Amino acid sequence: MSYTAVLRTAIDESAETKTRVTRDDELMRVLDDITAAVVDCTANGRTVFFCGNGGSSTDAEHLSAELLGRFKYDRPSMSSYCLASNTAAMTAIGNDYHYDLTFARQLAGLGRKGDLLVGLSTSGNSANVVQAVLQAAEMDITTVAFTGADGGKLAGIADFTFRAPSTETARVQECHMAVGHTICEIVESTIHPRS
Ligand SMILES: O=C(CO)[C@@H](O)[C@H](O)[C@H](O)[C@H](O)COP(=O)(O)O
Ligand SMILES: [Zn+2]
Repeated sequence: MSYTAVLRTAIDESAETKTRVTRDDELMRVLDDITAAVVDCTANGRTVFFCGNGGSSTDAEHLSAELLGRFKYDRPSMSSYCLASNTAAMTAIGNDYHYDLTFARQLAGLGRKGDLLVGLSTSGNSANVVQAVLQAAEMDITTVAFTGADGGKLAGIADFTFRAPSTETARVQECHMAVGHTICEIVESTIHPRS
């Protein structure tokens, strides 16, 4: 038995989803605006927060780590935090309050005006990501949503929404990472040009 056909289809779909982004002027304009907002936040020494559930939680963690550590080369650390990374806080807030508040309550404690929040949700409807975006808006924190093609609830409330052009969760996540990595690359080279 060969798995080649399924492998080829999935990998082709992943590549096509990313190619659809670069061919869509509106999507590229939104990405440009999002990149400028992240550069601006970081240039001002503010914090870029990330959050998401499931695979998007580790995508959030991955992108945050690129800023805190290094992307391509050695340079000063840039302030970033993944709200899905603190297991004790996640479980305590989920247990004592409500799972919907797991990210919002952490942001209420950690966030400051001028920070930026990136919420990753393929459906755009994860309640704890939605609550985090609403909390951010109350604190003058810029909000960015990475969603799937539908946009979901997040598209109606975030300052900027990047809708990956697919409705398949896995393809959307893969597209988010391609875009997220590129934004990290631009932030690194803009704020701390390679010497
Ligand atoms: O990684 C995957 C699927 O690729 C799953 O773990 C997925 O992230 C979970 O089902 C999430 O709960 C989906 O949430 P969301 O993307 O709709 O916000
Ligand atoms: Zn997954």
